[in-house]
Parts: sequence; structure tokens; C-alpha cells
Amino acid sequence: MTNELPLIDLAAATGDPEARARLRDSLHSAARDVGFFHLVGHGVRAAETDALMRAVRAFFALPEAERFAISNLNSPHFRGYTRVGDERTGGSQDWRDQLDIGAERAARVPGPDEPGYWWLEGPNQWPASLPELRTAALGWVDRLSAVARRLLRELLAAIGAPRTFYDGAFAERPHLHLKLVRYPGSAPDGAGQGVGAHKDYGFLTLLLQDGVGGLQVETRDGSFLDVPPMPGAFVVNLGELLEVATRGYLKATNHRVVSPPGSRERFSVPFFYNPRLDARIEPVPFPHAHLAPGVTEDPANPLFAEYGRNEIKGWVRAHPAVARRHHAELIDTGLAAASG
Ligand SMILES: O=C(O)CCC(=O)C(=O)O
Ligand SMILES: [Fe+2]
Repeated sequence: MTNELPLIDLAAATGDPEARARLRDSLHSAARDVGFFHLVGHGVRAAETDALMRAVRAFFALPEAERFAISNLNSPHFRGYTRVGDERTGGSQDWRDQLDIGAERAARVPGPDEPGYWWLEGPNQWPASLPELRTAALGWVDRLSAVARRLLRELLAAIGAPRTFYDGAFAERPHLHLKLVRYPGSAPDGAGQGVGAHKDYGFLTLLLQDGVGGLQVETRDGSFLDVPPMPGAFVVNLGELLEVATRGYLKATNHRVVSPPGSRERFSVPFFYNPRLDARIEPVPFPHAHLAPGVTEDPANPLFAEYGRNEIKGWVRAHPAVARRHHAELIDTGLAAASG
């Protein structure tokens, strides 16, 4: 792989047959060989992106007490604000604060025979003094899920699979997830871990990053490559369910963020395109399926085909204080066996 991310132009999907064929070739190799790419031609205008970023900055500029009033420690659904230092990845402290937002639904308390992952459905928490944040964030979720749906269909078509194969998994109650993130410079310990190396849990992540940089993707030889900001582009990466779906033909890519230097702030907004919690991801048929090596076997990070299990594994691991306060039973059942 070269030291540049592939560039994918989604507008080619509605172009002439040659443009569509080129798109499929480039999407196929980008997904198979790198698992990360820049996406342009997505139709989201700069004015929309700027409006979202303004709302994000306004949220992090609120007094700490107002942000902490909507702490995720109050939410059995893992929704709300996480202070700097309260999130863990790879067993170490991340140096970022964030607001986790999902589909706005009533709390769903699982019955004794139901999977614990239903806890992940529930209401968001919003800052009282910034009502426009709710509008901006939920609008962004709608906007990006339409882009992600088109992109997933193109990606399936690119590997020769039926393009609508997973439409049913996203029907009615997809577990869409948006994170507003700030990296407030470097931690006093000098570790530089903005967020530690990890894979995302769902199908596709569409990330908006500001101009500061620090995101890095792991390459096949284990080294980390910078993903420099590209104005107007989303950074797209493949999540664990695409690895499950293709039996490892496509891989979820490990990535991390190195803290900005000194007290420089960086803002980013990852959008996670996830199916219904109870979707069971069956392998998709495609011509190269016989070449698929199988999913990555990592005892510290088992991959689950039932999406809700894969998702709650991550939440319990990353937000141990929320899990301890609300979900001792989930920790005990071994859902958090992956303590990595
Ligand atoms: O902030 C970034 O650039 C990436 C964040 C990320 O990978 C995540 O939150 O899953
Ligand atoms: Fe990520």
C-alpha cells in the first residue's frame, strides 16, 4: 500500500457505465487492501458541515458543569457526556471528552430472558442551554445514514455481492450512533493516547475531522499511517460487521488518534452506520468468498455476528464506570470478557 489513502468519488455511482465500473474497482481494492479511504461526491455541502462543526464547538465551549449535567454516568443506555480521562481503550486512558448520541427512542429495559444489549436503546441527553445541538446532531444522523446506505450498497456491488443484501438488517430500528469528540491537547503523562488503537463495531464509519490531524490507520505491516485532513471529504473505515459479513475478505481496520501537541484542540465527529441490535449478520455471497480467510481470532476481542452483542462488548469495555453503576450483570455474564 502507498502512504496515501485511496480517494473514492461516490458521485460516480450515477455516472456512465465506465465511471461506475471504475468506482467499483477502486472501492473494491480500497476496502480489501486498506480498509480506509477518503470519500467525496457524497452530496453533503460545506455549509451543512460548517453548521454541524459550529454546534459541536459550542457544546464543548459550555461550562464544564453544564456538560457534566448530562453525564453518561446517569444513563443506563450509555448516552451522554464522558469527561476527559473516563474512557478507556486497550486498557489505557483516552485523552478526549465526548457526547454519545443515538436514535431518540424510549428506554427499552430488557426482560430476564432478553439479551442485555437492549439497554443500548433509550433517550439521549441534551444540554439545556443549547437546544440547537439536538436539531443539528439528529439532522446529521439522517443526512449521513442516507450517504452510508448508498455507500454500503456500492461496496457490496463492488465485491460482486447482491447490493441490497443487508437492507433488512437496517430496517426500522437501525442502531445509528453519533459521537461528538474533542481532543484537548496532550495528557500530562505524555502518553499521547487521544484514543487508543481499536476497530469500530458496526459496518461503516463516516468521520468528519477538522484541520488538526492525528488520526492514524494501521497498515498490514503493523505500522501506523497518518490520515491527514482533506477538506470536503469524509474518512470512511470498515467496521467489524463487514469483516463478519465477508468472513474476513474485508477487514475491520485498526485505527487510533494521537493527541494534538500541547493544549491544541482537535474536534471530530464519527458517525457509525449500524444495523438493528438484534440483526444477525449472515455471510454475504460473493464470487471471492472462497478466498476469505475467516474473521480475525483475537481472544481479547471476539467478533459477534449478532450485532447487539458486538456493540455492548465495546461499551462495557470503554465505559467501565457506567457499566459498574448500571450493569453489573452484564459484566458478570462475560460480555465484557474482552477486557482489552
Ligand atoms: O477522532 C477520530 O478521528 C477518530 C475517532 C474514532 O476512531 C472513534 O471514536 O471510534
Ligand atoms: Fe474508531
